Amino acid sequence: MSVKVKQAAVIGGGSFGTAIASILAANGIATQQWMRNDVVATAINEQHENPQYLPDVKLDPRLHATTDLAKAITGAELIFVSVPSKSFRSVVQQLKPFLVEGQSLISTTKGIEPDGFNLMSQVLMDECPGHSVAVLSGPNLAKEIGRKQLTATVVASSDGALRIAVQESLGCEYFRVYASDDMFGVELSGALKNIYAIVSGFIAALGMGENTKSMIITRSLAEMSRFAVALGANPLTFLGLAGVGDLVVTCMSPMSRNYRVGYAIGEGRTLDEAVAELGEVAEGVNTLRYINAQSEELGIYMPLVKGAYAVLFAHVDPRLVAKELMTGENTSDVEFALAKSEIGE
Ligand SMILES: NC(=O)C1=CN([C@@H]2O[C@H](COP(=O)(O)OP(=O)(O)OC[C@H]3O[C@@H](n4cnc5c(N)ncnc54)[C@H](OP(=O)(O)O)[C@@H]3O)[C@@H](O)[C@H]2O)C=CC1
Ligand SMILES: O=C(CO)COP(=O)(O)O
Repeated sequence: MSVKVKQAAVIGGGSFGTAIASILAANGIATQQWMRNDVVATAINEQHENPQYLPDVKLDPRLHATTDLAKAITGAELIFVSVPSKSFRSVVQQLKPFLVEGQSLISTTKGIEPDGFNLMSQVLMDECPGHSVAVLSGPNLAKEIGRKQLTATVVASSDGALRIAVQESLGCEYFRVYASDDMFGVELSGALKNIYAIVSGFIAALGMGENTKSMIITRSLAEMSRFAVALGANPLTFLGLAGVGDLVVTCMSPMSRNYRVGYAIGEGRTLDEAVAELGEVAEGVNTLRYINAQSEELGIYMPLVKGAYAVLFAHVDPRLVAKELMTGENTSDVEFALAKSEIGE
């Protein structure tokens, strides 16, 4: 693969896909963004805006949107896949008939596939053997990238040439791309931090203080690193942008959709109401289900995950969970409430 990329595709018409597609186009790379919604595609092509997912952001006029998947992919050296994790495999299955040798795939999706506990890079490698794979993750609120706020991210891959190609294609005066070879750690931290953003949201809605928020973020970092290291990730990854960086931004900002879901639950909405009100993807909800199950199966101590699971899926009062987080015991009222709930085990 040549390092100077001339053509790229972004698969997905959501906020993050749109933000990076616009950067690629602004960097002079012929970029096709694929989406299934032709109204949004027309708005991108004619008004240079994505009114549904990234309103009030002027996109680069050279960005071209299409609903034709073959057209989007043909000739693209880099293909960024930016759809929610629950649709990821089916979208990759739709695109793979059009792939040719030498095209590389980069996931920007921060989630987990439940069957087999696969990360998105694993789905790409399964479905598209022979193609180089990378992931992009970091503290990257799409709306801020759209407004050209100074932002850094991480591209992780075992393919050094692909890392450089992504760095050169996306890097610009407001977007800096660092490189890592710990693809598993970078990707897993992007998925895990969404859970803790939900917790931070409900802590904030309950009016808890800044000390409490800091305690939650610090304990979240310890907990997510403990889990990831047990599965083989490099602990140092968690001290970087994709780890603590992304954890801090999503736990502190109401711009995070996961935080907003947690906040709505803290205000008394049900999970279904909170998700419906959001109208966009909050990956942390499903990730929480899978991580709770995995931590129990592997015997990894994750009290925040357990508490969040009790709040979201067993309707346990978040105040009760918060109280228990101060005792370090796992026996207790939350366990009891989980056991009593329909889904408690
Ligand atoms: N937004 C952000 O700040 C960031 C997001 N991410 C990650 O990027 C991933 C994508 O998120 P984001 O762009 O924000 O998501 P959004 O919720 O903004 O948009 C999701 C997009 O995926 C499309 N989509 C969903 N299912 C399918 C399908 N089966 N076939 C085709 N298209 C589909 C939707 O299309 P339709 O409208 O037609 O349903 C929509 O265009 C997530 O994993 C997220 O965690 C990463 C960094 C930052
Ligand atoms: O991953 C993100 C920022 O880095 C976006 O977080 P949300 O999906 O919670 O909006």
